Amino acid sequence: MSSYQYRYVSFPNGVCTVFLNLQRIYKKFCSPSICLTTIRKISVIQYRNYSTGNFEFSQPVTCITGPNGSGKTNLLDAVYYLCYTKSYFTAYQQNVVQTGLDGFRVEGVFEKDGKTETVSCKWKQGKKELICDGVEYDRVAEYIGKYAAVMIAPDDLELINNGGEERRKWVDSILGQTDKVYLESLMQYQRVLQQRNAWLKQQFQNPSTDSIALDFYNDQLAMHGEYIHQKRKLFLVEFLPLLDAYYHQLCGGREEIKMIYESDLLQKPMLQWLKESLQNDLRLQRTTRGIHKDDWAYVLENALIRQFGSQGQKKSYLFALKLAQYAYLSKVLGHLPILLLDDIFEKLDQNRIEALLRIIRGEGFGQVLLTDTHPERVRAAFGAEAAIHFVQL
Ligand SMILES: Nc1ncnc2c1ncn2[C@@H]1O[C@H](COP(=O)(O)OP(=O)(O)OP(=O)(O)O)[C@@H](O)[C@H]1O
Repeated sequence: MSSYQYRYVSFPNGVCTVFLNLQRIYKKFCSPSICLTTIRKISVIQYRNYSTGNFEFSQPVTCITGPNGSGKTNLLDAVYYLCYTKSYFTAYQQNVVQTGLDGFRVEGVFEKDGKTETVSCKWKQGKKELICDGVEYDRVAEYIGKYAAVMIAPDDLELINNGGEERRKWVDSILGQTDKVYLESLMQYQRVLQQRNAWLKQQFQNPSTDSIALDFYNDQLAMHGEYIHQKRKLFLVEFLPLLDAYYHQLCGGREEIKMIYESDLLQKPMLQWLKESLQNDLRLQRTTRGIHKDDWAYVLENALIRQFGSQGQKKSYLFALKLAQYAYLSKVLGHLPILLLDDIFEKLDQNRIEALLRIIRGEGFGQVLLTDTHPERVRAAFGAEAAIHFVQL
């Protein structure tokens, strides 16, 4: 695989310059017309540990507190669910249904651009029903992008430590909500990829000389693959300055950050790969080349952070990725997403918490929902005068 990289050298005058730089980037990326998205209320029925529950969020910052296992994370997940009609933590809808039951319902009231909308989502025995202000959405893809949320949760370090699939899913989740053609292309690509793989398996058992189906699969994969590839390249151009600025604002260091896009398609076109790798694909009974193998290397000071980064550097990198995701979505969607922070006070040291709070309470950030077992810790971190709404479970 070859790599495609954008490089940003850290700023010579330290944190102060970084902050000014962030403001410059913010002004460049975020037009004054960006509006706020807030969730005002949510009610859940048979959602994870909740039989029923009704919650209101009255301030820009809401802290959900309660003992371990009381449902703090589940409540954040329900907010995320309403934005994307899926859980942040599991791909299986059945897992969020309260144990022993066969369905759940989540309903929320959002406010965006001075307008209030009620969204309800019901899932029962494999069937989902999504209604937004009285209009039923048959296709979730049409709803995605309406309300955005960015979650930062303890297990997110998987985005750095795990394999490429994790990073592909993450980039796809960003581009899928900002570009409907991307989402459509991705779904088509995945569908045709499965068909081509099934064809390869069949050929292995029962070879034939008919190549009509293969030509069709190759053309489709090439068409969608090239589009996805171009979009992933462009994404990095806009994303990397944000990542760089947030990383340095969070940890105050001067390290050089790189995020390197690794893709087969940087070497040759998708169609050429598919033709040239056919013998190998037949032998392995799967498509070995294409954008479904793309990855991004997170690099700090010329070393892969996954292998050589300290725990602190990984956490800073992760938070910077998420904050950059937030800023990118704000710019492209034209509204500020809801920021969901799960258990961050347990995971970050004092300096990073202070830096994070400075960022999320500054220009360019909207409603924040966070969880913590200790309300007094949150109060101390935000300061006595901060308007925080505490939801006690
Ligand atoms: N589908 C489900 N049905 C019933 N209970 C569930 C389901 N999924 C999760 N739970 C339970 O919900 C409870 C609350 O989980 P949650 O992670 O929200 O707690 P929390 O308050 O965030 O805890 P912590 O402070 O430890 O992070 C857990 O005991 C978990 O077992």
